[in-house]
Amino acid sequence: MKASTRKLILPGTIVALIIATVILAPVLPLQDTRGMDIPHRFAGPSAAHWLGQDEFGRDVLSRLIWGGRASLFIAVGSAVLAAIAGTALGLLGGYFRGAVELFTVRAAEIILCLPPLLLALLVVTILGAGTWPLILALTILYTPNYARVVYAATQQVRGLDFVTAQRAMGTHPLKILVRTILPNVLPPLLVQMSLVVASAMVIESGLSFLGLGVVPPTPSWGLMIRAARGAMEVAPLLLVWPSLALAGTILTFNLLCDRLQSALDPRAVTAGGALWLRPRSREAKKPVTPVAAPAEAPLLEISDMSIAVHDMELVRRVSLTVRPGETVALVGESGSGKTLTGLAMTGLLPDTLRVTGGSAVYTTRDGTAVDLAKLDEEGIRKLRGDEISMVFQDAAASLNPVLRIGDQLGEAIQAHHQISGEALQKRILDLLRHVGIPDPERRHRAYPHELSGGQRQRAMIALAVANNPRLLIADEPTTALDPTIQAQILQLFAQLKKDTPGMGMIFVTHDLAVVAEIADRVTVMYAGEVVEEGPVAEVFARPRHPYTAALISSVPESGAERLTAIPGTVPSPRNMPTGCRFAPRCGFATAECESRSPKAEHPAADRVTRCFRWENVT
Ligand SMILES: Nc1ncnc2c1ncn2[C@@H]1O[C@H](COP(=O)(O)OP(=O)(O)OP(=O)(O)O)[C@@H](O)[C@H]1O
Repeated sequence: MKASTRKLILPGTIVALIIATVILAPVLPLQDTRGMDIPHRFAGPSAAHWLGQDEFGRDVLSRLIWGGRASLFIAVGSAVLAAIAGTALGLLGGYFRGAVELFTVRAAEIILCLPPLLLALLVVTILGAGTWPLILALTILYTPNYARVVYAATQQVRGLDFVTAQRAMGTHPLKILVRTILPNVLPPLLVQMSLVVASAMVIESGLSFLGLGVVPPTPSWGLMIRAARGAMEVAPLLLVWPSLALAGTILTFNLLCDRLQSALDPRAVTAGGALWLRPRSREAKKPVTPVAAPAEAPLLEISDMSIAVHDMELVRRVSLTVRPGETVALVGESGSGKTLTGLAMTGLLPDTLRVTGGSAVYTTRDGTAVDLAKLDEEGIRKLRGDEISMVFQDAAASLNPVLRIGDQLGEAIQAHHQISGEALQKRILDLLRHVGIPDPERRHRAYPHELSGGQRQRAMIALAVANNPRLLIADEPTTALDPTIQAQILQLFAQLKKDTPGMGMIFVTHDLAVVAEIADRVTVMYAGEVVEEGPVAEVFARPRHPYTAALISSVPESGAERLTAIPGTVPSPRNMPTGCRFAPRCGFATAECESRSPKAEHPAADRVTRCFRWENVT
């Protein structure tokens, strides 16, 4: 069972129990909710009356259950009706825009101008107190909330390529709305639902409390709170039961909808919800006791590290070593696991992903060895941005759009060093100058959108090197740039390497020309595995894995006689071949390759290949 589905069990069971109890109220052996017993008014809990008796001697437990039936019926009923109406309005307004938007979403928004309780009071006063007028009032009240959420989500989804593609294919708008857009707007809808149920229960209780909701003697939680308030000093417990029931039910509904959202949204990277409700995977890890690293220890030694999402392995038994001052290029086609390997080193893997095996031993500045795969959140946070830094591909998305570049740099430095005022300002300007941003005295006040693509990437590199990291992980830092800027950024990396002799670098790329220019060693990944490793010059001159050889001959500048494309595609993690993962695309593959997974072989002292037939590869 998926982890996100498992998390539904607890809140789902509690909500199911609550609903079953209130639905089964007529058949449960409950006492009469109206049966008075004046001599025993305000009596405490007893064997006959588990939660005691109220101001008329009526049984509190049965009134609580019947009261819940009324409250939940009103809250859930109005939430569902409002969801149907609001979703329809939001979908139509968001998809068709123009006049349709005016008569749907905008018209519904007029309701938002009125204070909610006053509006509910108005409807109830016109229609009279009772369950159905209350449901109608709450439905009118909450419809615009849904309409706005669905409208915003529809607008967002409407502009995405897959919707445009469907429109281009001539699909009927109604079909696009129901089949494509609705499932995509469902997660925010569910969150809204949980908020509305909670809010409707509070308003229902409030109106019943004011005598405008459920009509006595029918019990409701609002009425019970109102009655108990008068007798608070004599029987405080009478106030506790309905309040507890109200708070508990609202919280459980919120939790269920929150988790339902995570389970339904395949894009959800976190379990969502308030921080205290989230799984605390990393936080739950025990702090790692640092041990002294052996002399001559590499900066980073990843051994047999695997990464999985639920029970599907995405990265399998990856090993990689970075020595001080060395640049290791991580290459491979899209989806080979390069980014995940880099993210695991900074503890930035999406919450649904886990390092499931192996180790990544990093030697810190003070000579201790820590396993990054086992470090708790606090431990990794101390290293991140200080000892280990990351440069991402898309600087525009990775820089904070509402903070000036200089302020972002200041924050990055202050996260690890106590420095402020002029000293900080000087450091910021030096950094900007160092990464080649012209006129830093003026440019440090610029927002990211005011910089060119190349300058933004330079600013991002400045952020990464702000605290002189010892390990820099660059994830395709030049892919989004045009070729001239790419060359400049590569030069900047080469310069940084020269200026910081001990700094190790992992350079993720799929461009072999970049590898030749920047790296000392290269690690080739394919379908989540390392297939070849060695010094760049040697690997390029004599690849020992058919995949590396194929990659090299698919590069125009490689000097290959003929440019060849690698046939086929990378297998999906769900459908990995049983033997060698490259076998289905490999011209050297034999029956053995298809049945057995090759082990790491060492064609030379510092070379590794995962191929049975490496001797035949030229
Ligand atoms: N959050 C996630 N949930 C599930 N699978 C994921 C997640 N992130 C990545 N993957 C899968 O893990 C595999 C490796 O992804 P990764 O991003 O590391 O590849 P990559 O080599 O960096 O590719 P690219 O060059 O396109 O960035 C891919 O099959 C990808 O679909």
